[in-house]
Amino acid sequence: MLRQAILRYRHCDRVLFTCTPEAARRCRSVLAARVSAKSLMTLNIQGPGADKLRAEGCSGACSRDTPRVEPAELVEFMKAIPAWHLSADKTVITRTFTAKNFMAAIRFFNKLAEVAEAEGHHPDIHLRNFREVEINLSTHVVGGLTRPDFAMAAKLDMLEVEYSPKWAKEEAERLAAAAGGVGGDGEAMSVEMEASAP
Ligand SMILES: C[C@H](O)[C@H](O)[C@H]1CNC2=NC(N)=NC(=O)C2=N1
Repeated sequence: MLRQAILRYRHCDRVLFTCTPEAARRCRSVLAARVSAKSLMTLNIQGPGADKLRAEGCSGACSRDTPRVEPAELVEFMKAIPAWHLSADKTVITRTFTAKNFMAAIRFFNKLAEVAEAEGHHPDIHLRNFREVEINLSTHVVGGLTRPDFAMAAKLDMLEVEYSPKWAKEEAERLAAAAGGVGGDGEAMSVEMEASAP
């Protein structure tokens, strides 16, 4: 299955290159060279199926009879949101990142709040050491994960974030490696890059 990791570095919305897994491994050094520590980057990461989850939305989701996601579905849904991690007890999904600074984190939280309020589905949000962001999603009324949690995660992954450039560079390399690993059997893999102006 074609696995797509889409890393967006905003720079005139230009795709710098797409590559095969083999080329991805070779081009990582090119990527590292292109991404100077000083450049301000936004990183939107979407896996296969993220669009479909996002289109579903969360409206009217949080009621006692909202079904929990089945284990087989969990595997598929997690592929759609590669920046998120599933808790050991499979009741929560979590995303963490380092923002550029305190106000960048607060600007992200304000964008998140608009989406959550509009959808009527609310993540737990944490900010530590003034710029380390943690977002947890679970459907409290059922005490576990439902489709709206994944829809919300896919929606939040579309929000532009002013990341710590160091953190974003490391995350981009981690994801390119992970995507390259999955596509390692020669499957075509598309990694879209748009470099961001400082
Ligand atoms: C009445 C209101 O829609 C419910 O309390 C919603 C609000 N937002 C929610 N958000 C989350 N994550 N889980 C819920 O169970 C939930 N319930």
